[in-house]
Parts: sequence; structure tokens; C-alpha cells
Amino acid sequence: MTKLLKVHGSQNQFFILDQTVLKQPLSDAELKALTIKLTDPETGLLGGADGVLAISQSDHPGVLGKMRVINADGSEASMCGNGLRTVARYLSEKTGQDQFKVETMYTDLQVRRQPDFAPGVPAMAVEISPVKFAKEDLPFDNLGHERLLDTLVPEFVPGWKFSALAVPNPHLVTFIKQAELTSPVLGELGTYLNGTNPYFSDGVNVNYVVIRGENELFVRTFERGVGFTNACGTGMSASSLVFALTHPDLGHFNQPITVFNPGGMVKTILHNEDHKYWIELIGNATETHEVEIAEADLHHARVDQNAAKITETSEQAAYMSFVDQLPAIR
Ligand SMILES: N[C@@H](CCC[C@H](N)C(=O)O)C(=O)O
Repeated sequence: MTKLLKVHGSQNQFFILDQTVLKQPLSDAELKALTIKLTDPETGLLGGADGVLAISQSDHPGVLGKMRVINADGSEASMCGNGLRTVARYLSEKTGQDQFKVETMYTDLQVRRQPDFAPGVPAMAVEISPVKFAKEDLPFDNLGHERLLDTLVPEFVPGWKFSALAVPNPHLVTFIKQAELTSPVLGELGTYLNGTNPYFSDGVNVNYVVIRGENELFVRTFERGVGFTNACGTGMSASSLVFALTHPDLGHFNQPITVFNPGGMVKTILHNEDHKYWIELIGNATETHEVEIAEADLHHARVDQNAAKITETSEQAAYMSFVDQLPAIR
């Protein structure tokens, strides 16, 4: 039997699959098929998830493992901030190390264990980088701009300003009013830019941001390959940076920024070193269930609830106590 973990960062939910413990690692096609099946809210396990985080060995010196991010629709993302925290915790507990690097699609990222966010809520800090604004790095096209930074884009929503950045997965950030958080426009724009469209050929994660005060935001994200999620770690990191660049009176570098989201809260810290931006993302890394399943079932994307042995941890109860004491997160 093989063990999968059901995990979340701000209730952005994933299954962790450690390919290094399998007799035969899943091929890319098997991984895609398994992800689509496992994450489906109807046919998946435990109500599905937003993606699968697959861990394999890294051959980079001093790096403890490699993380691949497979979105619920089977597409692959270059990074996942909430997911990286949970993979970092898993590798930390597997190896007994508290500070190390994890390989991701484009770069090796620093991670480190943090004091618990709240009683029973383990936390990790992860590096989000590199950060790029050029249109080729997202990519986007046909907008008449080389980059978007608080730029009116009437093609998206008349009167709304947008910023575009890769961290390194692609993000759009727009500041909206609290009352607009429930507008149908949010889902319509996310769906449009992640379907066939002349602007973002590879799709884009769309972050709707409400400024709550000094160093304080609320972010709702429509994720590429998924749809609306409870939270997006790279999205909250990208939104924090755009906040400080466009509202320097309210958003500050080198100080914790509190970012509320529909699934909870994280902290971000913005850095500008040698003219390069990077962001520290700090938040929970919660393991809610262990799933024991036959390796053959993983290879054949058979995720029958009855054929898997599922054990719940006590961590979700602790996480919900933490969320319950947060100021309104909607
Ligand atoms: N939820 C993630 C981002 C996952 C990838 C995203 N859907 C993409 O395709 O870029 C996060 O926490 O960063």
C-alpha cells in the first residue's frame, strides 16, 4: 500500500504523492489522469482538491526534493505557494531538517519551518521568486502594452486597472471594492482569460484584491486550471507586491503584510535585493488525512473510496479554531 496525504494551505487543497516511495513512479500521463480523477469533487477522494503535488528526487546539491504542481484539470503549473508550504513540511518531517531548498520547475526555492501559526497549526515560510513583469514572461499579447502596472485595460473590464506579473506562474492583479467581491464579473473574467482568448494564450491566475488598511489585504483568486479557490499563495504574494508598488503609503517592504483570503490568512514579506524582488510567504501547512491505497490503483487512476483506507488527523479542527478567531474573512 502507498500513502497519499490530503493537505492544505489556507484551505487551498491538495493531495501529496511522494513518487520516491513507489516501486515505479507514475508517468506524466498517469499523473495527469490520476489528478483529474482524484481532485474531482464528485468522483474524487474526500471531496476532491485543487491539485496534486508530486514529489520526486532532486539531483541539485543541497536540495531535498522536487515539487511538481498538477492543477485539477491536469495542466501543470510552474509553482504553487500554498502547496510548497505543505511539501516543505512533509520533507522537513521526513528528513528532520528545518531549513532547506526545494526544486520547482524553474528554480530552487528556500523554505523554513516557522513557529506554529496557532495551537496545532504548523506553519512554514517559503520563498516566492523569481518575479518578472515583461509581457513575454507571462505571456500576454494584443494589449498594446509591454507591461501592465495599474494600467486601465478596457478589454477586460472598463474602468478597472490591472497589473500582470509572473512569480513565476502568471498572475493578474486588480484592486476592487469590498462590495464587488461577489460580482459575477469576477468569475466571467477568470473564465474568459482561461479559455480561448487573444490575450493570455496560456491562461492566467486572476486576483481580486480589497485593501483593508495599512499592510492588510483580502485576496480572492480565480485560478488557472481550477477556478475559484479558497486561496492562492503565489496570488497573495503577487498581490502584496503590486500593493506596495502602487500604494506605497499603505503597503510596505520588509514588514509583514497580513493577507486574508476565503480560506484563512497568511503573512507576506516583500524584499527588494540587488534590484530583484522576492517574497516570503508564511502560513499554515495542514495535513488533514492519510490515504492508504494500492500502488496499482494510482497507476490506473482508480480512486475508489472503498478500496482506500482513510485516516483523519486532528489538524483540521485546530485549523478551524484558528480561522474562527480571525476577523471576517469574506
Ligand atoms: N494555488 C497555487 C497556484 C497553483 C497553480 C495555478 N493554478 C497556476 O496554474 O499557475 C498557489 O498557492 O500558488
